[in-house]
Amino acid sequence: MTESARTGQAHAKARPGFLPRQLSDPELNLFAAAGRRRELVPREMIFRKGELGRAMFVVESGTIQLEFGDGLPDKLIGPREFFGELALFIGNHARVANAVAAEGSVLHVIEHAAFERLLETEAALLAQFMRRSFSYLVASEQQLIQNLKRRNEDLLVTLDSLRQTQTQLSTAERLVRTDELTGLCNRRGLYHYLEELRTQRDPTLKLGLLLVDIDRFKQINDHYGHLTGDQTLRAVAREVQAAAFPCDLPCRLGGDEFALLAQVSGPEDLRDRAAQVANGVRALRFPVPIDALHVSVSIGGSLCHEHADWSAWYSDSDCALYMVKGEGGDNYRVIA
Ligand SMILES: Nc1nc2c(ncn2[C@@H]2O[C@H](COP(=O)(O)OP(=O)(O)OP(=O)(O)O)[C@@H](O)[C@H]2O)c(=O)[nH]1
Repeated sequence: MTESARTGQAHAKARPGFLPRQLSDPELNLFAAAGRRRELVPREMIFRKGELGRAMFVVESGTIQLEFGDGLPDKLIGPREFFGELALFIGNHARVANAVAAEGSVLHVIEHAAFERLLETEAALLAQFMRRSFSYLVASEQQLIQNLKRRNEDLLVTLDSLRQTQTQLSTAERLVRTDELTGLCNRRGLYHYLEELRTQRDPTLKLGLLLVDIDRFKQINDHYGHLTGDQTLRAVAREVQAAAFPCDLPCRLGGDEFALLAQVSGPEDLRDRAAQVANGVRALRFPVPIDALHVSVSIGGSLCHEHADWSAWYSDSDCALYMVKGEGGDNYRVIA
């Protein structure tokens, strides 16, 4: 084995963090003689990603940083190593990275024309150089593919945990807007729904609000206990729910007060919903020992005027409810 081949092999060994791209002494001497010497100050740009180039660069001293971007790791090129060779082999090649001097460095710039001339005089040495370069290129492409694969996997994991967080968030959001006892929407959910309605409401339909209050609920609690009270609340909730259309919102505002926010064609439509709830509750039957329990509700309702806010609207329905209560309850009244 010749001295130069031995040196070439020694240099071809990889240093940690560097690709094994060191030139042999004959190659280095050849390129130094054929190239143009260029001195760089730290952070000086050699070329930018996407730029068309026709020159290869050999590092005499210092370090050059190749920045691939897109989340790919940078590559450091040190003394006796080369970069940008594709532009030399195929001419007018778009650079795949930014090349920047990581420190004060000296390069030999080998232009395409100079390389063509060398091919005529030093064919054997250049053939060996090109063969090695191609295998480095293939290896570095494979490394790139590996990196992209890893990145893709990382992205999938991130995406998965984002999806999980999103599901947890929407579950938490749903729980915050739900009344635990009855499963209906709570007051917070109602306000959220009202916000949504501002943009999604069917303009041909009117909005009606029914306030449903259990009559003498305190007595039910006092006579039969809180568990029966809870059972009553759940049963009434089911009746309010049963009177709701898919686009309506049945909810429990708190205590023994429920509401049904309904999209209706007019006051008659809203009265029908109120009658359905009142009749449904009246027909409720409870198991022994509370089979004697007769539950009824008072219902007040009103239609929402075009620009009225929630408090004015609520107050109209509450007024109607108060009238029903004053008349002994177990009835409904809708203010048109
Ligand atoms: N069991 C049970 N009782 C509740 C719950 N929340 C509120 N209450 C009770 O509901 C009762 C409501 O009483 P009031 O507001 O006086 O209403 P009422 O007895 O129905 O009186 P009128 O509406 O005038 O007929 C109170 O005794 C509260 O303690 C609950 O989640 N479960």
